Amino acid sequence: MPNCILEAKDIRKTFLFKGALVVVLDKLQFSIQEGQFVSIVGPSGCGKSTFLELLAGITKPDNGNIYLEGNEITGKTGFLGYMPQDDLLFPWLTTMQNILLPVKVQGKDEKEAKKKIIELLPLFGLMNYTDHLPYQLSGGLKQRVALLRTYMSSAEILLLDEPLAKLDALTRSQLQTWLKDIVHLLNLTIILVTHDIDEAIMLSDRIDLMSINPGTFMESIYLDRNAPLSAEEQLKLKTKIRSKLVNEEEKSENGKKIGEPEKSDKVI
Ligand SMILES: Nc1ncnc2c1ncn2[C@@H]1O[C@H](COP(=O)(O)OP(=O)(O)OP(=O)(O)O)[C@@H](O)[C@H]1O
Repeated sequence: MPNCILEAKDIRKTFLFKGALVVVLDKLQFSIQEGQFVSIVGPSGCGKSTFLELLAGITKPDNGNIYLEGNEITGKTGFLGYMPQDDLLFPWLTTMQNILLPVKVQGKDEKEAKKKIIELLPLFGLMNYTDHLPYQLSGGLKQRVALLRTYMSSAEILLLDEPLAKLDALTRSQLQTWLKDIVHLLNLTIILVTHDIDEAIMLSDRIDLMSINPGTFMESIYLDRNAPLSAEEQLKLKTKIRSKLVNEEEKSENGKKIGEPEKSDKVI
């Protein structure tokens, strides 16, 4: 694929549950081009977070490989910027200290990094908050700090696991607009996991729909970020996506519950 920066090939991931193997992801293929914004939506429990953890190298697949610019990074951390669902800031560190954390951990030049952070603070709306502790920040500001910290891991690709899920509707909508702008300004490559179909439609170049039992990508929907859909088109697309997700959820409810081992699975 032209300019394909990250690829996951034939991924299979199982977990042990009550002594049996549960296949969470199987035969999963994924790729993203530089500068693309891809959202992943799928039923709860289909393996979206598991997939991001695999890309981040926090866990290893049972089968399959992950390549960054053609180099294998399967099971290796530190190559992609990862912001997990509960990306807690350290409560005893200020905004600046929290943002500098990945730089310190990676043993990189702190002075250089601080210069870069100071340049970026206005873009993240954090100029007046560098000495604040997390409890002194609003939810939206905390997410901006966490995002800038993820960006400072100096990864070209950011993996964001529901970064706006816990915010109130107004803050969420403001941050969606802001995220759209900084992604464009910094030319970021983003993989976003979200349950919010409108958010996915607003931000993405591509929406990947995930199936359940096992989790794999069943359809990609391509959008043009620079040509927003009309309200009518957006509603139509949202309805289409929702109905596909409902079908998947029903499949999972009619079949085995998520987390239950397959009858045919070998008990270890
Ligand atoms: N460490 C683990 N051990 C056993 N099972 C696990 C483990 N991590 C995840 N699972 C199971 O894998 C499945 C997928 O979980 P995952 O969190 O990736 O789903 P998800 O699509 O991100 O869900 P949600 O949208 O609700 O956040 C679930 O059934 C979960 O219980």
